[in-house]
Amino acid sequence: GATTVAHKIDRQMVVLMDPCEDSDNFLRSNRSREKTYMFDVVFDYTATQDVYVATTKNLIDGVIAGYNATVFAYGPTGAGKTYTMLGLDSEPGIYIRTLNDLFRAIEDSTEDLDCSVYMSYIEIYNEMIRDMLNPSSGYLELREDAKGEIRIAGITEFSTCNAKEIMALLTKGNKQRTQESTAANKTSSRSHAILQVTVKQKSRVKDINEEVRVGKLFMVDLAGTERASQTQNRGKRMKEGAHINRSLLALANCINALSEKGGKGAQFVNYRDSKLTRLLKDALGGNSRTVMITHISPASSNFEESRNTLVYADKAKNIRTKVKRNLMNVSYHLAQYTRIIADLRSEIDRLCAKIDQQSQEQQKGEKADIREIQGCVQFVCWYLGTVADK
Ligand SMILES: Nc1ncnc2c1ncn2[C@@H]1O[C@H](COP(=O)(O)OP(=O)(O)OP(=O)(O)O)[C@@H](O)[C@H]1O
Repeated sequence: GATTVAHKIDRQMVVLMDPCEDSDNFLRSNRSREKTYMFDVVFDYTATQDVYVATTKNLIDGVIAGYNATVFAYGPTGAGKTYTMLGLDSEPGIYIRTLNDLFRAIEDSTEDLDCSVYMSYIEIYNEMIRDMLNPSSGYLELREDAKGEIRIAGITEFSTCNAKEIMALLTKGNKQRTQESTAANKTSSRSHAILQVTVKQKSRVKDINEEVRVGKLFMVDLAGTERASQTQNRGKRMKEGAHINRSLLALANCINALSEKGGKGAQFVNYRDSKLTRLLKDALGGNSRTVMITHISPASSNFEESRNTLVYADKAKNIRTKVKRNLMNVSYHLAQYTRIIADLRSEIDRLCAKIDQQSQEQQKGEKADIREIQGCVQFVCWYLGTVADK
């Protein structure tokens, strides 16, 4: 008996109607029953491939140029997140469409670059990280490296430039994902899934100023927000729901704090409250072009969830990230080699002077064993040769 309460008005506008008709409730009586939300682009149930084209396709060139990008699907359970990200065999989702276009763009590139693509796929289930490309590796830990970047210790990274191979990995990995049937969704994802694709490129021509570009693309299918009353979850499902809601609350808190950053109510952004927010730190407020694809159900029975979701999506619009190109210059290492060569040259000069001095002393009749010094000189020459080869 549910009615439709969410309507797409135009390409950027959605209106949500409050289905409550309780005119005796004076708290509600003076309030408008409809609320309008504006987004970059709005879709309704007729949407297909255009979701990918409008949200993700434009990020691909940036990733190849060395920028980070993130796409994440957010919304209540059963609203269609996995359908958008993974899709069906007959109707592939964003993961597969993105990877297809990414490989095509690399192939079509006219730049003379050596390119490698690495892929990893994990799920966060009950606050534990599992490698979906190598499930037997157990639970993985998060570590912070010297630069403050978060890494997953022991994660499997497959290197491939073949779209078909990556699709096969993805399909295999996805079979490992924790999915259960709940009252709200027959195939409910009980975990957050994160697919990371790293594109690394360097010039084929060896040069003293060799440049390495690294672009990272995260594609995230979040578990759905859920109300225990609606999902009727008990026992294990309820515990999962509590973990899901906890990490999504941490995400929502980060979105809240970030959307106010720099404004009057600027707050501290606490990424440390969940593994999800620690991993998405850059995607949320750092060096990344980020797209949030928010899902709602248009049904009146889901009104509360839809309203909460739209409020968060609306806040997320205020978040500003600072994007910078990830370029590493190998000339730094070459400069180090140049310094080492200079040091070794002066060492040779010093030893040669010593040999001269010793041979003069020998000529004076004093015996000295210069074989050791010659050995040192030989070693230094050999070492210089190896360094020059590098
Ligand atoms: N636009 C759509 N067209 C056709 N079927 C859809 C669409 N969106 C979702 N579905 C179907 O609705 C069901 C629920 O969708 P899905 O599993 O993607 O939801 P979800 O948001 O990922 O849920 P959860 O958070 O519980 O994992 C699935 O059977 C899916 O195939």
